[in-house]
Amino acid sequence: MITPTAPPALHAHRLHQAYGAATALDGVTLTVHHGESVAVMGASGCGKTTLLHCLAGIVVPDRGGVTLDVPGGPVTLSAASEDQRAVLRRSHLGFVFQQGLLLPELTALENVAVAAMLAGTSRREAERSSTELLGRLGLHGLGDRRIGQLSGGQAQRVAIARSQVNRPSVTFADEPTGALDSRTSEEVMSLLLAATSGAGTTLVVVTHDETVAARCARVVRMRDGRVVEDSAAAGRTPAGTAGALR
Ligand SMILES: Nc1ncnc2c1ncn2[C@@H]1O[C@H](COP(=O)(O)OP(=O)(O)OP(=O)(O)O)[C@@H](O)[C@H]1O
Repeated sequence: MITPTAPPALHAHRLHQAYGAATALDGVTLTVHHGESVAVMGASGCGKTTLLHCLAGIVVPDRGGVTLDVPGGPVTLSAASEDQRAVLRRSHLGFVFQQGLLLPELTALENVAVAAMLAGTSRREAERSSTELLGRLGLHGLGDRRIGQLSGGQAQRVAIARSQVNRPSVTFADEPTGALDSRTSEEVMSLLLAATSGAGTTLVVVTHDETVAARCARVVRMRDGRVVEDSAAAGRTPAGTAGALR
C-alpha cells in the first residue's frame, strides 16, 4: 500500500526575477518541510531578500511558482490574486524584519494585538492572546510601553510576538538579529526558533550571521541568484531548536 505523504510547507519551482538588467533570482528551486528551520545566506545582492519576498507572496516572480501548505490546503501563489495573497500573509504567514517595523505610536501590546485584529480576531481575544504571548517572550509587565521605551532586544521580542500571534504556518525573518549585539542576538534567535520550528511550524531566515545560521537545522547558500549549497543535501541534522513556546 502506498502511504500518501504530506505536502511540504513550501515549494518553490524555478524562480526567476529580474529588475531591469539585474537578475535577482536565476532559477531557484527549494522545498521546505513542516517544522524545518532554514537559514538563507550569501553575499549582499545575491538575491536572498528577493527569494524571501517571492516565497511569501510579496513579490510575484517573473517566472516559476511557489506553493504554500496552509490550513485549508496548499495554495499556489501565482494563481492567487493580490488580495488573496494579502489575506494569506495576514492569516497564515509571520514576518520578522531587522528593525521590527513596529508602529512607534502604539504600545507593545497594541502592536501585537493589531496583527491579530487585522486577521479577524476580536479586540478582547487579541489583547488576551497578545498579553500571554508577550509574557512567554519575557516581556511580562511591559505591554503598556511604547516601542521607543524598549531596548532593541525587547523590541525584537515584540516583533516575534506580533509575527506569531496568528499562529502562522511559515515565519519569514529577514536579518532579525542584524541590529543587535551578539548576546541579545542569541537570545532573540533562541526565542524565534522556539516559537517556530520548536513548536512544529516552519522558519525561513535570511541572515549574514554564521552563528545565527548555525542555530538552524538547514543552511541554504546563494550566489548570483542561485542556490549553490544546501546542507539538507549533505544530511545535516537539526541543531538549534529550543523548547516550544506553545
Ligand atoms: N525593488 C528592486 N528594484 C530594483 N532592483 C532590485 C530591487 N530589489 C532587489 N533588486 C536588486 O536585485 C538584486 C538582489 O537583491 P536582494 O535584495 O534580493 O539581495 P540580498 O541578497 O537580499 O542583498 P542584501 O544582503 O544586501 O540585503 C540586487 O542586485 C538588487 O540591487
